[in-house]
Amino acid sequence: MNVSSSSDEGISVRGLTKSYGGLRVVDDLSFDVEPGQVTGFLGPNGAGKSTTLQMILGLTSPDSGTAAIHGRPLPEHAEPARIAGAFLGAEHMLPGLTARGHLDWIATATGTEPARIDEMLELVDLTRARSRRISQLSLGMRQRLGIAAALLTDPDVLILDEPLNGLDPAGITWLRTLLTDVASTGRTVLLSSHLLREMELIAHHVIIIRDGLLIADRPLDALRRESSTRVQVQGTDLAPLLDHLRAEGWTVDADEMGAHAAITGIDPGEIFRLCVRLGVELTGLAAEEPDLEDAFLGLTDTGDDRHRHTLTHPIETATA
Ligand SMILES: Nc1ncnc2c1ncn2[C@@H]1O[C@H](COP(=O)(O)OP(=O)(O)OP(=O)(O)O)[C@@H](O)[C@H]1O
Repeated sequence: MNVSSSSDEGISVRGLTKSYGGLRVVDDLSFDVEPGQVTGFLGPNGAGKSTTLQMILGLTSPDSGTAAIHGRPLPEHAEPARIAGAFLGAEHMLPGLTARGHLDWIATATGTEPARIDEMLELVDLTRARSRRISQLSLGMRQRLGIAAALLTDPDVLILDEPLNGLDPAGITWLRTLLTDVASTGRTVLLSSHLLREMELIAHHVIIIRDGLLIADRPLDALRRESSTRVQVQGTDLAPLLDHLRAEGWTVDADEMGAHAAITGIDPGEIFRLCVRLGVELTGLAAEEPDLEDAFLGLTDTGDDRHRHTLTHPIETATA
C-alpha cells in the first residue's frame, strides 16, 4: 500500500464548481474524505454526485476549485492507478468481453500481476462465472466485477459510483464487509448512492449534496441524532393535547377521530408532562427511532414535492 504519513492522505475537495449549459451542477463544493472509514456520498438524482466523482478522478475538468488525492490531482501522481481505483457504473464495460477478459486488460494496462486477477475474481465470488461474457452477467454480477476491477491494483483510495444498484440484500451485506475491511487497513473509501437505507448499513460518515451544494458532512451517528424523532400518541380524547401542541407551533398529524396522532421533533417526555398537566389520558406513547432516511429527507427537502417524489421512488423500489 502507498499510504503516506502526511496529513494530505485521502481526498480533499476545495471550492469545486462545474456548470453544464449555464446550470451549476456542482457549486463551490468543499469536503475531505478521511482514510480508515467508509464515507457515503449521498444526494437525490441529479444532485451532482457523479460529476464530482469524475472531477476527483481527473476525468472531468472543474470550472474552478480543486480536487486532490493524497495532496495532488490524481493525474499528477506518477502511478495514478496505484493511488485510486474506481467503479463508475457497469454500463462502461465492454459487453463482449468475459469477466476475466475485463480484468485482464485492466491488469495489462496498469502492469498488475495476473495472479491478482484470480484473487479478485475469488473475492467477488465470480470465479465460476469468469468465462461468461459481461452481456450474460446479471446487473449484480456486473457490479461485483466492477468492484473487482476497482480493487485490482490494490489502490489506497477506492471510489465507487452507485455500487449498490442491482445488489440483493446478501450482496449489500457482502459489500459492507468488504468495504469495512478495505477501510480498516487505512485506505480511503468513498461510495455514492441515492439508496438511503442501504447506505445507512454501510457508511461511517456521510457527505450529502443537493443541487450541487453541500448539505451535510458528518458521522452517520451524529446525523441520526440530529434527525427529528416522531412521537406517536393514542388516546380516547387527545383534543386538548393536540390543540396545545398546534398552538405552540409543533407539527401534528392527527387522524379524523383525533384518537391517534404523530408529533414531529418533540421529546416524548415533554408529551408525557403535558398530558399530566392537561389531564389527557394516553393509551399509547411511542417514539419512532429516526434513521438516515428521515435525516436525508429533512435535509434535502426543498419544500418542493418534485424532490420528495424523486427521493422516495428509488427507496421503495431499491430492494424489489
Ligand atoms: N456531460 C454532461 N453534459 C451535460 N449535463 C450533464 C453532464 N453530466 C451531468 N450533467 C447534468 O448535471 C447534473 C448532475 O448530474 P450527475 O450525474 O452528476 O448527478 P448525480 O447526483 O450523480 O445523479 P444520479 O443519482 O441520477 O446519477 C444533472 O442535471 C445532469 O443532467
